[in-house]
Amino acid sequence: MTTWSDARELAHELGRSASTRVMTVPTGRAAGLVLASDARCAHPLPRFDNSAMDGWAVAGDGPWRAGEPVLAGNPPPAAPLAPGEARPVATGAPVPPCTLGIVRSEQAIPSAADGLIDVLEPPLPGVDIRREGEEAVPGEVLLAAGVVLSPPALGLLAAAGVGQVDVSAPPLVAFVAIGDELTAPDAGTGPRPAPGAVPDSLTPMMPSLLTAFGARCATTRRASDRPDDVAAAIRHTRAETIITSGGTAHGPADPLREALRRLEARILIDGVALRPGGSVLLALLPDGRHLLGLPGNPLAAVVALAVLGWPLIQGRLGRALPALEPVGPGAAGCAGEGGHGSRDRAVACTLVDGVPVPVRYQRSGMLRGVAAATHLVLTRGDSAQLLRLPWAG
Ligand SMILES: Nc1nc2c(c(=O)[nH]1)N[C@H]1C(S)=C(S)[C@@H](COP(=O)(O)OP(=O)(O)OC[C@H]3O[C@@H](n4cnc5c(N)ncnc54)[C@H](O)[C@@H]3O)O[C@H]1N2
Ligand code: MOO
Repeated sequence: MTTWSDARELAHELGRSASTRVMTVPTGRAAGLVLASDARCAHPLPRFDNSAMDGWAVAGDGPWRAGEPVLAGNPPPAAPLAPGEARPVATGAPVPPCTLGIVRSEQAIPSAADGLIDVLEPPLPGVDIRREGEEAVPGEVLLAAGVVLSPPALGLLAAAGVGQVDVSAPPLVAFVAIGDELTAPDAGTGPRPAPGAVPDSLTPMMPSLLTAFGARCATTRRASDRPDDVAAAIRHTRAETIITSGGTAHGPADPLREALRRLEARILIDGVALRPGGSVLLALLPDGRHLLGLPGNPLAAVVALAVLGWPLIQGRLGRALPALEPVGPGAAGCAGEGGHGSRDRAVACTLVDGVPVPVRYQRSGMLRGVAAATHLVLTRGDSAQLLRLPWAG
């Protein structure tokens, strides 16, 4: 059976093999999106020499006589500052050519009588002047392709005159929850669910969970346990990636394999040596779309999403595999009942003083534990690695 680390890489490779859709968007609308090409500085940053302080721009040695003020927003003065001249400047105002430095407003007292300013401390050359291009020059790469655009990154691009950016369009995902027993998740507000019915707890988490991966949930629907119903639900969606849940086991009522056979899908991964989350399928449809079949047990589904779904989406976005961190010896409790020779485990944890501590309530069918968790510890034989859950902040 495929190991979780091989499965992770295979899912990532599959995502990478698909072409990325690139779209151009206004910089202010690009937060959280992945840059598709390097973003280069369009204008010098700053655009012109300007004052970092309120005060006087001075030239030569004192005494200095106060001249016309320069305010932020004024065009850069063309005339050089003459020795002995002191022009009042506001923070951000362009400084005239030949400015020696800035005398801060608290370092001098203007004299109304003779127009001179009484400087307590003369400036050092260049002090408090923000030089044109000192942060970046035109053409310089400010952000490399593949980065996720953070709020400060949007501000940086705006400052550098980059009004629009090329980003990878978030991959569209259609979700199909399979199971005769499932009822709408909001059934609690409607008629009483039939005895034996199970609220569909995966559909409500899917849009925000996929957003945390960098994808977008295009549609959600439920399908019965009939293979033709499952095949029709898969066939009818237009999304480039399809995620299903349930029906992955080899039981008599488990329809996913039969549906995939009817769709002539190629199964690339059929089960992963991991518990929970191992009852998972990764398949390629004849039209090139990808299908990830999650186990029905909700914790198992979340684990399979973190271990395979996230890399699949990251690959599609041209991004690296989600990082794994080594786990120190303090995480011994996460080895679970695994032990040598048995299946590797995924353990939902929180970090206490940097050490992963397993949460309670993490049987395969439960969500209570993972709802409070921030990380998964993934064991491989006697070693373990830490995966941060992307929605956990
Ligand atoms: N004889 C064996 N039985 C099972 C094995 C096994 O090895 N031998 N493995 C178990 C494990 S582990 C898992 S995981 C599941 C995987 O089975 P399926 O993917 O076919 O899942 P279902 O049978 O459809 O459902 C399992 C469980 O999850 C509930 N479920 C399903 N979908 C949802 C949903 N959207 N929201 C909430 N709950 C859901 C479903 O009602 C079942 O209770 O197989 C085990 N069995
Ligand atoms: O193998 Mo199931 O996918 O734990 O929990």
